[in-house]
Amino acid sequence: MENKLQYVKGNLFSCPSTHSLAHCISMDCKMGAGIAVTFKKKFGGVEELLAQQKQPGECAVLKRGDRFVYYLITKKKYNQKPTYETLRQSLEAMKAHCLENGVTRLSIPRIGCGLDRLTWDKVSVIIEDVFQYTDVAITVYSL
Ligand SMILES: NC(=O)c1ccc[n+]([C@H]2O[C@H](COP(=O)([O-])OP(=O)(O)OC[C@H]3O[C@@H](n4cnc5c(N)ncnc54)[C@H](O)[C@@H]3O)[C@@H](O)[C@H]2O)c1
Repeated sequence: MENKLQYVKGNLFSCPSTHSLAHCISMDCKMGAGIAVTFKKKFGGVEELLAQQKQPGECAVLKRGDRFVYYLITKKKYNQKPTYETLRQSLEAMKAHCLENGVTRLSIPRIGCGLDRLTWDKVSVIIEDVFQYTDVAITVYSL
């Protein structure tokens, strides 16, 4: 399989401003802990996200300048944990949006692998699988 993922050590928010971004949140869009706090501070839009009424396994999105900011909805409430299956479904939803909107550059943290306790070995395989045969180049930032 072609390797879709490139790795960079550093802050996700230092990525080029042309890259779209993605991270995981809960359906309630609380974003009270982890990297989600910085997304909330930088991009706002909580009302706009809630209005999209996305379920676990779907993906909410904001447009900010030339980039999209994706909110992978992987669970109902902030204090729950996601499953690999809902993460995969949310990634599929994001892929569909990327393809429809010509997104070819995406930067992400190690999604699901901090507070949400999934393991990167498994998550990275899912991302590569979902995005194989697409032109979306994905850069993974880790601190
Ligand atoms: N599990 C909870 O109890 C809880 C509660 C509230 C909020 N959250 C938040 O956490 C959930 C998402 O969990 P997650 O594991 O996907 O995310 P996360 O734990 O916030 O971060 C994922 C990974 O990114 C790393 N990271 C953090 N900041 C940066 C940065 N600036 N640049 C690069 N990497 C960074 C972090 O160390 C971790 O390995 C969402 O629900 C979100 O709202 C969790």
